[in-house]
Amino acid sequence: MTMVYKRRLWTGLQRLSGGMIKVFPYVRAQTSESAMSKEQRVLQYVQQNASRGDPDSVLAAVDKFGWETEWAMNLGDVKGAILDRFVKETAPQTMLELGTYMGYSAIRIARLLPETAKFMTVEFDQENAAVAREMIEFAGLQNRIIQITSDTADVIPQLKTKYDVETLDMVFIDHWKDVYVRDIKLLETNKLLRKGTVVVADNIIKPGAPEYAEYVRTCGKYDSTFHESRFEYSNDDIDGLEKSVFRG
Ligand SMILES: C[S@@+](CC[C@H](N)C(=O)[O-])C[C@H]1O[C@@H](n2cnc3c(N)ncnc32)[C@H](O)[C@@H]1O
Ligand SMILES: [Mg+2]
Repeated sequence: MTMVYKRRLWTGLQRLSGGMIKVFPYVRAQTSESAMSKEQRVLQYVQQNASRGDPDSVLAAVDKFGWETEWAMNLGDVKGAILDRFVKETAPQTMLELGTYMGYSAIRIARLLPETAKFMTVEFDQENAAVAREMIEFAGLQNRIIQITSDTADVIPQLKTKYDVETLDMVFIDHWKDVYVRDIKLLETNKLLRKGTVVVADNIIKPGAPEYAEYVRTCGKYDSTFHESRFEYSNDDIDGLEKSVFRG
């Protein structure tokens, strides 16, 4: 396009816009600001406020953002302390997480695992997985977490063949609540649970996973206990974790 033609086109646009063109840079700045997703805003907050290579400072920054700025569906610090206890007690060598989101609980878990442990976390949303990758890398745990970007229903049947898993010592279930039952049954039928495998599930009360709670408490395959707590970043709403130990 020649310069003359470009200038004519620009003048024409200005006339057509009736002056709107003057505010164009402002409109563009607004658009690029708001084009950031919540998950990207959390990541940016972490990068600006936490210390690189320090997982605890990353968790603290994510939690501060969740309590003070914008709610997000992370496990959070209150239920997180309960999960920490379960992970320390179990000391798993092989662990699976269903639902990575932006990597908060994966970082919580990985920071407590022995260096030799194999820890896989599954997320099917590409954008969430990309944020988690940066969050995990910032925490310095990229060599301790195997991120799998796929649907859990496809990954679980491939764990033995593609990911060289014999059985799992521990599972953390925290993806969409209506597939908890489907996936624990998939873990069973694919023979990934052994006597003593600890399965912990989040959000039993809020948003709620009643069918799952009913299943693990009544099917006869688990010793299951409910651990009451509060919903993430809320002082009022009751929630809790279900810990179910496979009987084998
Ligand atoms: C509640 S968030 C996970 C929070 C995370 N565990 C934490 O506490 O930091 C649930 C995540 O599971 C993902 N998800 C839901 N169903 C899934 C499925 N069938 N396969 C893989 N990921 C799934 C969603 O995209 C979402 O990012
Ligand atoms: Mg949750």
